[in-house]
Amino acid sequence: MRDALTPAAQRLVDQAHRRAQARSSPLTEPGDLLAALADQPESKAGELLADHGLRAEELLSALGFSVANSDRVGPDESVAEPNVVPGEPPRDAEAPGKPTNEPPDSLDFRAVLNEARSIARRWDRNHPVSSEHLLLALVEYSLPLRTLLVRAGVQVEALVEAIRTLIHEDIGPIEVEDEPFRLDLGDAADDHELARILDASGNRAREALRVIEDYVRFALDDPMLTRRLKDVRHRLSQALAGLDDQTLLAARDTPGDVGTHIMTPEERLREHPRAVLTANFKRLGEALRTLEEYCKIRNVWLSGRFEVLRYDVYTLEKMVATAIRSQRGLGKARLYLLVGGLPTLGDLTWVVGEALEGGVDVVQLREKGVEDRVWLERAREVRLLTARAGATFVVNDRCDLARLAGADGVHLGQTDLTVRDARRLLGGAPLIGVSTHDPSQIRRAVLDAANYLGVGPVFPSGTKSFDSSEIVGLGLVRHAAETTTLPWFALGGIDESNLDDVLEAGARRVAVSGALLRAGSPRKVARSLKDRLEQAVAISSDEED
Ligand SMILES: Cc1ncc(COP(=O)(O)OP(=O)(O)O)c(N)n1
Ligand SMILES: Cc1ncsc1CCOP(=O)(O)O
Ligand SMILES: [Mg+2]
Repeated sequence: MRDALTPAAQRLVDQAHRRAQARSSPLTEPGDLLAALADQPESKAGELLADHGLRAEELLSALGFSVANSDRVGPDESVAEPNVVPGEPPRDAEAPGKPTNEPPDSLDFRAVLNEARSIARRWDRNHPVSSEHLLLALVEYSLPLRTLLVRAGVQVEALVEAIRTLIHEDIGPIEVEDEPFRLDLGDAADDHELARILDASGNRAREALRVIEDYVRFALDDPMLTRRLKDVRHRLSQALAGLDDQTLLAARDTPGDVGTHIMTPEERLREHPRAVLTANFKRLGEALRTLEEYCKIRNVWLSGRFEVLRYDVYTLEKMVATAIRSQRGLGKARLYLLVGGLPTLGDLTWVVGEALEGGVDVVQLREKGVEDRVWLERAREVRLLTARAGATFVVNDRCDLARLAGADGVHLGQTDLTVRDARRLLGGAPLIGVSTHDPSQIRRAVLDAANYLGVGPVFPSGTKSFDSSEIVGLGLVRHAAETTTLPWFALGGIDESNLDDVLEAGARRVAVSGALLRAGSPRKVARSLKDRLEQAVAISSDEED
């Protein structure tokens, strides 16, 4: 796929490659891009960084570069960037002029570009990636870089908010090509009909969206989904601004609308808030479809904006449905055990039995390097034990074995099968958990409709070794607590000695391995961890009341 970048964004990417080359790195890393951004105060993103307190020299030196500007390699290019100008041909990443012999992109660097692309395209499928998109993607993708920014004086939360606002503004009022979209009510009966249809469906879409927002905000209480819905509302208003509201109002004739008093029995009856939610997602999709279809008569471009919104709403519907289902399915689960690598089946049976007696809610079988048949035998054993205890059973990595053993779900890491492919194999019902190591992976997993998340490694682990740079610390725990209500389990090196820190950072579910497998009495340790988790839940719900 060829990347569409604004010229300024392209220059920043080129600059990042040159920086990587200058430090003789085999790969271009996200830090090279951040250095390029920090060193370009005249770019829009550079300006934002400066406005939010960046001490550029400090950041550059933390990134391994010397003084500001002195590390620029190649011609001193200005990246002064007008906001993305609609109609300006975006420069292609593979266009001639790209520096040669540059270090190839690391996986992380590529992930940042992908993230920037998906942020840019949320608004419009053809929107090019600008420097602000790159900066937002960097901050959201990489917790270590976010931390470096904080250390270099940047108020990151405010910066993110400012970029988001700017991106919204950047879209600007709907500009209709050629003639503005005005419906002449003078003589054309067709236009009058069209105005009534568009007016009614615009109102229907707005109302349905508000009903959905209220559920997500007050019943689900999910900040990330609430923000996405707010984005949709904002874009819907902008798209509707492309219709001349004076004309629509003039065409409105509510008392004369033959549909006003017609209500089907289903419309009268709503058994519970979820039924209201489902009905309104349906209503919103239908209203957007109507807007899309009827706008085609006059303005295909405007129609396309409603089409993009409709697809986004379908995705959101799935995300909201998954969040509800997951909250219900794993709602009460607090303590999660990862078990594997034990010498015998007998050891496995004993540890899992003890852990379940101590109150473990979820058991994951995590074997590495055992033969498939042995793995399956162990999985079937854990299935039996968990079924008897009424606990949830998850298989790590392997969808095939999860299915054969009749597990409740599978757990996937960032390099395992994707949620989408796992769903193809397992169908809609099984739980799918995803490991996340930074804010953008959390967001991606929610978007992919994962059922729960693993968030970590919070501390160094005795079960799996990590480089110190991979330890996410309590920062990511706080971030998860602030952004999602999808069930998530903090993990990595958690035990009785540090549980309070993890709880204080906002976790209410933890996954442990060594703390139980290495305990003399897994049952007692599990009981103590579980009691403390439940106590924390009780205290925080008292505080909310
Ligand atoms: C609950 C939970 N969270 C994270 C992981 C780690 O998964 P992954 O990154 O795929 O690493 P491996 O466990 O496969 O080594 C997990 N297993 N469970
Ligand atoms: C598999 C894995 N992934 C992140 S931390 C971890 C191991 C958790 O085990 P422990 O609780 O012993 O650190
Ligand atoms: Mg894995």
